[in-house]
Amino acid sequence: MLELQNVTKRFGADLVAVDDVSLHLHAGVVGLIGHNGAGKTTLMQMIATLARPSSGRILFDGADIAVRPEAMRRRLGYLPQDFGVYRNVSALEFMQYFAALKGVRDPARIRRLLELVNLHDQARRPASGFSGGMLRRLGIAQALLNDPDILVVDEPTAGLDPEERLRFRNLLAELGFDKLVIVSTHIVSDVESIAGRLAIMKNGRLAACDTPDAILARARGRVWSASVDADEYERLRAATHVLQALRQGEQVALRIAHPYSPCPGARLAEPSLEEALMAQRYAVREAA
Ligand SMILES: Nc1ncnc2c1ncn2[C@@H]1O[C@H](COP(=O)(O)OP(=O)(O)OP(=O)(O)O)[C@@H](O)[C@H]1O
Repeated sequence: MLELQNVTKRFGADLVAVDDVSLHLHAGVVGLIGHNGAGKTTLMQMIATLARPSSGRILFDGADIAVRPEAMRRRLGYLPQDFGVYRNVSALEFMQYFAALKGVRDPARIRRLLELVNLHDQARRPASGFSGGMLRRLGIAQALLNDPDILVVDEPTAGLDPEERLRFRNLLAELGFDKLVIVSTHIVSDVESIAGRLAIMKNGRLAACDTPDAILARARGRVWSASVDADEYERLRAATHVLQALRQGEQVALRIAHPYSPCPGARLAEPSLEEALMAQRYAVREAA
């Protein structure tokens, strides 16, 4: 469906924001994970035809989106990170405005989308009273007006409370049944339960692209738990990769990424996805 071939984006002579990324994506939720500045937004903007690769190609159903961007735009929904709503208009008016811009004439579609994002009861309220989560859901409804095949959502859960996060996550999971939904985040738990694949970006490069299960499988045997005293903790901090340290009285309960048992009494632990990604990062660094 969507294929990235050696996509690179440079800003000026020195900055490579996206560095030779190749990916092949189909329907389902893809989590694009990376720290601030990793290149997620730049990559999404290129997929959304808002920026052009400096080199490489992005193909949608085999056609280069740079050659006919309007064909891609017709099949795309995009919710940018800094999505804003005119606060004095209602959700309904906002949707009607964008429906007119996008040439969507069916008023029932607006109603259905407001129901899908659970804003139908609030449709006539001014958006000035909306919470961050409600605004984000309105953003998704807007992005779905043209019934896109690809939905690109940049950092959708930033600033949301846990309940809104969960609601938003479920909505994206539902949409991923028949669309390609690309969601960027730096919070692994936001996508770990819904993403069929995780694309990990680091310094503009694609560090890995795999299923959560495969990422977990690679980390098994490398994540340890141990309870140690303060001196041993200091030693381990210098000699291993400590993933987590919890003080418990005189002892420190540790989770450690290490290729073999890091200290006497250490036990192999089942990694969380976050730990697996960190363990993978360390393993790559050690191998380099
Ligand atoms: N228009 C631009 N001009 C110059 N540099 C840019 C531009 N857009 C992004 N960058 C740089 O490219 C790199 C990648 O930025 P990008 O916003 O894509 O990262 P990100 O992973 O989305 O980060 P965040 O989570 O903070 O949004 C950063 O070093 C950023 O400063």
